[in-house]
Amino acid sequence: MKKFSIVIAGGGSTFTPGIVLMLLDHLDKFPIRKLKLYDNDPERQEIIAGACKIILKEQAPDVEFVATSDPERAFTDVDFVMAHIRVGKYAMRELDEKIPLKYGVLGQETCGPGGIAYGMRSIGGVLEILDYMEQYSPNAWMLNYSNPAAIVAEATRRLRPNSKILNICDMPIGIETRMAKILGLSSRKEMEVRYFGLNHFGWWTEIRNKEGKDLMPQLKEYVAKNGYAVEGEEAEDSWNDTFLKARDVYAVDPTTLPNTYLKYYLFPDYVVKHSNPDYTRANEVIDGREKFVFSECRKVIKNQSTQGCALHIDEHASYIVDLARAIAYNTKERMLLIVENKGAISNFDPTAMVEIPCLVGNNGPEPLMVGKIPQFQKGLMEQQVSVEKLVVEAWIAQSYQKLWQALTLSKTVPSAKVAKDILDELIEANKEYWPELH
Ligand SMILES: NC(=O)c1ccc[n+]([C@@H]2O[C@H](COP(=O)([O-])OP(=O)(O)OC[C@H]3O[C@@H](n4cnc5c(N)ncnc54)[C@H](O)[C@@H]3O)[C@@H](O)[C@H]2O)c1
Ligand SMILES: O=P(O)(O)OC[C@H]1O[C@H](O[C@H]2[C@H](O)[C@@H](O)[C@@H](O)O[C@@H]2CO)[C@H](O)[C@@H](O)[C@@H]1O
Ligand SMILES: [Mn+2]
Repeated sequence: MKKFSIVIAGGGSTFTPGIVLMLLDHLDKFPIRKLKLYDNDPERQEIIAGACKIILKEQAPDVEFVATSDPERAFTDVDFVMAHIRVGKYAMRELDEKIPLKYGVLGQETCGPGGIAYGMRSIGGVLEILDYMEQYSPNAWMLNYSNPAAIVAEATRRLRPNSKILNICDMPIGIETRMAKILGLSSRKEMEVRYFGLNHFGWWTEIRNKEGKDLMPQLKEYVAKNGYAVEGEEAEDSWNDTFLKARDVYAVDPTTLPNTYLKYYLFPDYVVKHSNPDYTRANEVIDGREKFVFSECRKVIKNQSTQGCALHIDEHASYIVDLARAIAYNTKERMLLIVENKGAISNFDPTAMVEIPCLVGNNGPEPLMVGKIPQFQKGLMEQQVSVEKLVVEAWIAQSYQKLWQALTLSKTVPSAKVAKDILDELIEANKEYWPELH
């Protein structure tokens, strides 16, 4: 059986140890001969890599391990690039969230002005990694979950149309896992779903079990009362609130079941009212996940052992193995991917990057037909996809005007004046990362 060589780009990510543990747990399904970590911040990566090295030594000593900041070393001889970079790291996420809040506009990692700012930083970073891959391992595939995935996907469609990149998001997977719990199923894989939208902006239209039984009525009854809040699945307060708020999002269109991210577009006033402008999600992550992961990694390095270490397998991330296997073994697994519409949603822009079910095989994704979507979703999606396209156009043309239009068009921003005020402050904050705008 062929064994694969993988590089994780963004090796210093808080998600890396969980993903490495997950990959090792799936070696029987997806054998690995070489695992590399690549990051452009060697000091940050060193701590994660130090722990991963010991994890591999204990669990899979035959797998060669490399951690590097040298692109040639990282991207030579790889079959898959798994990319989760965050250009600007949490320091910039914090500003993305806090600057709009000063103007009464919500501050969020991938939605509204914060998502636009993050997109303007991510495009260059993701293109750079894609180019390294094509230079050093031209047959490799990049599995990208770096955010904001919608903007990154549109940028690679425009600027690298022939590249072997697949953009995927774990939010539908997280929600489907909750749906399976609500239904008493042992796994989300017992459900067959129909879903359409943009990334972090979509709806389920059909959910059936493998025998074809319609599971939507039972789910809708639950979501109408509880959103996606599920006992035993409690997370941090901000996520619990998001899962519960899906109840109100659902009420706006009870013919479908919504992605949780729609709360930012349909209830922006509520989100602003419930935000603390001095302590946002970035602060929660810095004080929570980042502290936990880095202190556990330091412990592993100090003890030269994982004994007593609380890092755990990120089973939720096993969709990455499903995706790699689909490419490697032509499994034709049905997965939600962010792909060019090309008529799959028949009454929507054929050049839009949409999130829809695809069959994935060794030639990449084959999108399934969605057909005509209703006016409500179509209207919302046309506005949002225009925001995403304008951001990419602004990045390419280095255009202040287009970026101002993008912010103005976002459903989260009340006026062109507020858009301009926020934009001007974002430009100052992002000097190091954005192309210069004219
Ligand atoms: N698509 C999804 O559903 C999904 C789910 C979870 C997280 N994410 C994304 O995964 C990424 C990582 O999240 P995190 O919270 O662990 O962030 P993090 O800051 O802990 O890790 C990101 C790493 O990327 C590195 N990096 C930044 N720019 C780089 C570049 N140009 N080249 C190489 N490395 C670079 C940073 O140094 C950092 O170590 C983010 O983009 C996040 O939005 C996506
Ligand atoms: O605020 P963060 O950094 O914790 O999370 C932001 C990411 O949120 C989504 O991923 C979630 C997932 O959907 C949820 O169920 C849980 O398991 O955690 C994941 C990561 O925190 C979203 O899909 C990502 O794009 C966001 O980056
Ligand atoms: Mn996502």
